Amino acid sequence: MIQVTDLNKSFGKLEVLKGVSFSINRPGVFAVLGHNGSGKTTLLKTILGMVIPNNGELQVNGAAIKRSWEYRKDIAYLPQIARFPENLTVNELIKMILDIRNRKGREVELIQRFGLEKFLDKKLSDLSGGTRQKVNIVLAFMFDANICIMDEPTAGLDPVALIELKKLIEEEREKGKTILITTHIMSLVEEVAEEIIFLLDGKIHFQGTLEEMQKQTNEKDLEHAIAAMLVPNGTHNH
Ligand SMILES: Nc1ncnc2c1ncn2[C@@H]1O[C@H](COP(=O)(O)OP(=O)(O)OP(=O)(O)O)[C@@H](O)[C@H]1O
Repeated sequence: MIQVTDLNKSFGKLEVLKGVSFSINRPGVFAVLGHNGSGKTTLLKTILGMVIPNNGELQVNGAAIKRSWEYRKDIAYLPQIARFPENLTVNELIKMILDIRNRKGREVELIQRFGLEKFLDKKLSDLSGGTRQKVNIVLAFMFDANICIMDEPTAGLDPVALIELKKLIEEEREKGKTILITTHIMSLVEEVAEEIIFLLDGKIHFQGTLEEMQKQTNEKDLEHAIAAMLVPNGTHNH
C-alpha cells in the first residue's frame, strides 16, 4: 500500500531523512514516532507529494508517485498546522472543499459528532484552537479515502472530542483503512495503534507491533520502551 525506499531529504545543510525505508502492506493504524524535529512531518509530506525528496522511491497502492497527482485523491490528510483563508466561515470552507473535490462527503454526520453546528457561520479567524482542529478532522474524514494521514490529530482537543476521534479512527480501521498518525501522546498510541514506525537520526530505528517493542526492550510501558530503544546497544529493527 505504501512503500518507501531509501528516502533522503535535506533542507539546505540539514539532513532530515537519511535513507528511510519501510513498507505498509496491510490496513490498520500505524504510529509514526520520533523526537521533535526528527522528520515525521517531512516524511508524511513526502508521501503526500508536498515535499520533494532528494532521493528515494515512493509507491502508493502499487504505483510510483513521481510526478503524479491522481493518487492523492485516495489519501485524506490532517495537517499539523492547517492554513485556510481566515475570513471564510466554517460552512464556506466545507462547501469550498466539497466543490474542489466534486464529490459527496459525510460532513453532516461529522459536524454533528464533533458538535460543530453552532460554529458553522463563524469565521475561521474567530475559532479556538480546539474548534479549528475539529473542523480539520471533519475535512480529513469527509471523503472516503483509503489512506488517512494525520499529523498530531489530538492537538487542542477536549476529552469529549478526543473520545470521538478515537471512535472515528477505530471505525475507519474496521472499514479496512490504512491510517498513519504522528503523535507525542503515548496513551493514544497504546489505544489505537497496532504498529509503530520509529524515526531516529533520519532513519527507521524500529518498525513493529507494540508487543514486539515491549518484548525487545523488556519494558511494559510504551514511554519506557521507547526510552530503552534510545540507549546505545539497545534493540533495533526487526
Ligand atoms: N521547509 C523547511 N525548510 C527548512 N527546514 C525545514 C523545513 N521543513 C522542516 N524543516 C526542518 O526539518 C526538521 C524536521 O522537521 P519535521 O517537521 O519533519 O519534524 P517532526 O518530527 O514532525 O517534528 P515535531 O515532532 O516537532 O512536529 C526540523 O529541524 C525542521 O526545522
